[in-house]
Amino acid sequence: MSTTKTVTQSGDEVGRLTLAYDDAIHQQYQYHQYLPVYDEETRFEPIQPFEFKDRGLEADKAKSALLSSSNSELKVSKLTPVIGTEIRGLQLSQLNDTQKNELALLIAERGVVIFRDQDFKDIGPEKQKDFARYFGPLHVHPVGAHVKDHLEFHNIYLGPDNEYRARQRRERLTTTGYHSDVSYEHQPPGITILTLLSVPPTGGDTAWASQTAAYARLSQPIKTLLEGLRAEHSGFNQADNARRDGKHVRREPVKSEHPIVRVHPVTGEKALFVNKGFTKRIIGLQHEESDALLQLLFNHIALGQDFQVRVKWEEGTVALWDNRVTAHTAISDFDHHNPQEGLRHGVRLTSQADKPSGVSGLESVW
Ligand SMILES: O=C(O)CCC(=O)C(=O)O
Ligand SMILES: [Fe+2]
Repeated sequence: MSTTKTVTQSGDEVGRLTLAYDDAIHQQYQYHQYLPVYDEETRFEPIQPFEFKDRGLEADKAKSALLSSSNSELKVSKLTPVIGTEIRGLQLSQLNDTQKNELALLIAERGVVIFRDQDFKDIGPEKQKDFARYFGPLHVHPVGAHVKDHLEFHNIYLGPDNEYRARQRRERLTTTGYHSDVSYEHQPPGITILTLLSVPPTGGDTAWASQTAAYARLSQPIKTLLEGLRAEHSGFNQADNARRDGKHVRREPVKSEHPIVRVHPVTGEKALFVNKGFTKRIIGLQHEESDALLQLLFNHIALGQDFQVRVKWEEGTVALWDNRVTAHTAISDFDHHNPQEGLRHGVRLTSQADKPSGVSGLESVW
């Protein structure tokens, strides 16, 4: 452990930072500057409401700029019929605004888009943030580790010293857990970008489930019931767990009541907007009713392999997903205590999006 002082982009001084890794292991690491840092003092004000216009609304439906046939290198393939598209032969770092608008639409339609062989991790943190910010204001995680001088990066780190995952391994049958990132926020994330900087030789895949397909599979009576209901999403457990682990909570947790069936502002498609990570109860139901319905939905989302995609990371892979219409889980299946099995390390940039809208004008409240 070592500590340092740093200053944010806005010039504010950030408190004492703890580098959450063992220097001896990482001294030679190429992406040393991205290693997880915990800010131990800074406090953030609540997130204020903001106007949001989805970039996908400006896109040409044919996506002829992004998927131009004149690019002979381009290879686009559907990873499954329902969710996930893989793209090779196109650099995210070189997309113009027209292409980015079309990409926003593609991500909304396909749930997750996997770009291979990217130079994205080497263009530097500022350019990566500029790219992500195009889609919406960047979220700063209230409790997670970030990157020194770049609070907007949420650090994903699975090395020998990850005590959180080690505890999960000890206490649970599986570490998989489908969730939609920070869905408790009043304007939760839309397009979200995960770049792995270090990939273990085998294992450490990520899986996504289509919440659009999960909704579509339900029977009409259940759809009709859910369309009229909101559910509470809470950040309080996450904050309590962070405090328990001795971490600093930078922004006080919030709760929101979001429509259970969310309508995507670009595609108009309906998606289930509940997840095991953060959804606590259905408003207006008795406890047992709420528990039973949520359990039904969480099991449905986790078990539906026919609307999920599991992605193997490669050197240079960047995953972009829409947190409004998908749920995802890390798959921590390698022994991260054994340095021979490799280090899994990545950074996530998370753009915030619309206040969720439901069916027939049902809106989020908080
Ligand atoms: O590490 C992963 O595969 C996914 C982690 C995660 O949940 C996220 O980046 O939001
Ligand atoms: Fe996540």
